[in-house]
Amino acid sequence: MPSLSDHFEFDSICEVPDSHAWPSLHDYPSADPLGPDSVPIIDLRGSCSDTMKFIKHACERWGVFMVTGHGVPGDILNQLESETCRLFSLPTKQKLKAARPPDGVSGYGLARISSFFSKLMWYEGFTISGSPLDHARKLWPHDYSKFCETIEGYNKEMKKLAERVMNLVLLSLGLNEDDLGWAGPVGDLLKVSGVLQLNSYPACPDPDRAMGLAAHTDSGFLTILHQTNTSGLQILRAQDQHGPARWVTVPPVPGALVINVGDLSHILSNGRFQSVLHRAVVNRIHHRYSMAYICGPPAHTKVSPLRTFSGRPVYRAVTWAEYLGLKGKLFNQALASIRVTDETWEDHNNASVITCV
Ligand SMILES: C=C1C[C@]23C[C@@]1(O)CC[C@H]2[C@@]12CCC[C@@](C)(C(=O)O1)[C@H]2[C@@H]3C(=O)O
Ligand SMILES: O=C(O)CCC(=O)C(=O)O
Ligand SMILES: [Fe+2]
Repeated sequence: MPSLSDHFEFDSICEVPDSHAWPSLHDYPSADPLGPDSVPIIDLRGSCSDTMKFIKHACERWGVFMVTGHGVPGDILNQLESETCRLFSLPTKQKLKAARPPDGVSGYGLARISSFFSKLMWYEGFTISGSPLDHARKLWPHDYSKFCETIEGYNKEMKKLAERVMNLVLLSLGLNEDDLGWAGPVGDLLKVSGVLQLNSYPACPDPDRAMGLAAHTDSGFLTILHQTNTSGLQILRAQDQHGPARWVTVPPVPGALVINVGDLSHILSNGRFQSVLHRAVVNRIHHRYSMAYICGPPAHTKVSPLRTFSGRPVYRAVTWAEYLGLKGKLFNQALASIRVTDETWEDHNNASVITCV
């Protein structure tokens, strides 16, 4: 299993070493970037009913969309970008002082999904769950407050935006305003909590052989991603007519944020909304950064297919904490592992364990 000791200073490398050389980056063809199929862009300043309709369409057909008019001030995005760059520019020795412990969530390290692959990724990450203070103190013993203030300010904006978009997602799934009242039965689905993931992809001498972040889905309800102006994010898009799936680039659009559907929204929508498989590729010239706010319900709230759907629930209820455990063990098979089959449906039904909210 790869570990941090296999890691090196990317800046000093002129050739992709065998440890980082991926055999097949071209498992699916890439879509023509100038083709007609491009990721939807939704302006959140539109009327609520239009916005809801566009979000529903994007979640069903794409699993990803971009938002403009989101209200997150540009200087908050710029500050996060510059603090992220400051963090990853520290010497490796310093960054390792804030290494993510083997059983922990927060800290600096390899891609968490590295253990499922034999090759390493052209990547470094820093995860922040809760207060950034302890880790920031280790990184900059005398100069940590700017980083902490930036992260706290950004998280506050993200939480606000995530709750707003989640509200629209739930309405688009057929819940009504009364259902969504804070004291209402599904109110917990709107009390989102989030984890901030800072991603760094150094420039790479041979981008066709290296992988930035391997294909995965995110586990939460939604991920709100801010990317710098170097492209790299790709989503796997099934073709309408039986052709092969294609990697579609989600280009950086100044001021827009990318929102992708995570596994918990896939469950909530009983499979109508697609948690989208995505990856990040690297660039020969530019160092790329991205910052992902992965939001979900409070760790112990049960998520199950909403009762607005007729027919049987396709997934059993899980908490985010339980689902993250499954994801850590089964990676891209986690969703399939909680599918209700004919047999388990009988068992669950007899025991009345399925709780559609
Ligand atoms: C809450 C979480 C979601 C995440 C695993 C984590 O515990 C913290 C990091 C998250 C992240 C970010 C990069 C992609 C991803 C698949 C990963 O390896 O770590 C996600 C995880 C996820 O959504 O499952
Ligand atoms: O860097 C990117 O564009 C993707 C990052 C990502 O998928 C993640 O943080 O979950
Ligand atoms: Fe992701």
